[in-house]
Amino acid sequence: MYGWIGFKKPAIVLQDLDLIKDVCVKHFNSFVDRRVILNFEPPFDQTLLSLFGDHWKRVRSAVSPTFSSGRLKKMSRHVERNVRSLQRVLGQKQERNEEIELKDLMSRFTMDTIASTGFGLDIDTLGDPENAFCVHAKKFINPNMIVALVGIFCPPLCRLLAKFGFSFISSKATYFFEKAIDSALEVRRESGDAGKMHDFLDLMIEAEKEQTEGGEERRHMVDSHAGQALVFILAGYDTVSIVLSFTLFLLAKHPQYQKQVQEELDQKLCDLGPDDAVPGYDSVQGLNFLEQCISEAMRMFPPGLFLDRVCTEEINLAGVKIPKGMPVIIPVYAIHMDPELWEQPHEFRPERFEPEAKESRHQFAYMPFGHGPRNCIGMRLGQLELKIALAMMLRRFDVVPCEKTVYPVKLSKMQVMANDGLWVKLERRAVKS
Ligand code: HEM
Repeated sequence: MYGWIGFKKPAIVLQDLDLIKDVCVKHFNSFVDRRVILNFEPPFDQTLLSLFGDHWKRVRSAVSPTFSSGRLKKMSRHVERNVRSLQRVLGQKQERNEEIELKDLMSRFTMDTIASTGFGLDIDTLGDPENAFCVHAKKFINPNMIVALVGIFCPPLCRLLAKFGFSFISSKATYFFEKAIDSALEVRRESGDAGKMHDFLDLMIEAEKEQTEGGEERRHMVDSHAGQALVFILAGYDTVSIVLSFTLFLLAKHPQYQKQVQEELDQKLCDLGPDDAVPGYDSVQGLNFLEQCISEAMRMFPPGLFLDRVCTEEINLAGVKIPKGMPVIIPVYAIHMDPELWEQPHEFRPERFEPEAKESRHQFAYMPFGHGPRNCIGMRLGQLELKIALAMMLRRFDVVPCEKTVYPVKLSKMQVMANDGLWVKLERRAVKS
């Protein structure tokens, strides 16, 4: 445990895995909130990522049914439809023998999946990267960093800039999504399709009904449905596309593991028929070795480089008094790369996630989705997208390095992004007899 000054405020950094467990689980009630670096404007202050205390608890329990097994199973149809489009695009690239930058392509696929699972919209970012949904969504993900820095170091000036139309997150983009959600809800209600599409919009409409029938918890979600839908973009876009692209890239550089994944797919998905059949929710359960490869990619390249919590009531941790309001930082990337926890941490070794190896390790040595009641609510949706997309691609294609491939990956200093891109080529796998 040590002190650190970040963004002009003191914080405590935890390295001890038992103490991290105390903060995330045992003493969760003293560490419910996340740190606020910037004051967000509505509806961004209403997303699960940034809510506080009891308000967060109510919204979390209202939104949780979106990610239940039953709903995910139905939602997987949207994922499968988008995976089919991805398959078409990959087929064309393979036929033209094109080099592919994985992060760009996987981000486009992920955007299409978000639009359908979160907003009930069919957009085609794979074919048309300049569609309005994608262009506006990128404004959230790549916000105005100058205004952000002003907000961190001089919040009053940031409020003044907002009055003149300069905000951290583009107000045009915010307006676009508020309107998009309102009109999608209206179309859904009028078409009589409510309850049949199995996406987040359906859940909002259900919540509205419960509101009129007096459902207290869901009411909080309706009050902020724009905020909750935006979470699909803010939390589900870069995360999934980072893991998808790094997993494929690592498999391209480690053909022995790629072959092992493909053998598993050939064996466990043989009932699916031809290799252009897209696997669904049930088919991707039990793809153990593929899961090991995804886990190892997330260990080496976790989209969330650190977690944070704020002490919400004074507490004593390992003899140190933590005052109310003190932020606590958990350095995920440093823990995932600690040679005392992971032998040769820079090597891709999926066998680290065999059941016995997992059993013998501290549970908190690995935390790509965080831990405890405030962990990632979209974990199972994210894993479903990853498994369906990877199973489709690796069943049909071999992913191989190309001239532009740079390995080991040189990461950007600010985020999980390969400075030289993640370049590969595809080869059509030999047709199985
Ligand atoms: C591979 C994919 C993903 C990764 C690696 C990931 C990772 C994370 C991490 C590290 C956190 C912070 C957890 C903590 O503080 O303990 C988080 C929170 C969150 N994630 Fe994910 N995420 C992924 C996909 C998604 C998806 C697809 C969605 C939703 C559509 C989503 C929605 C959220 C939300 C709403 C939170 C905040 C939860 C809360 O504060 O209650 N995530 N995610």
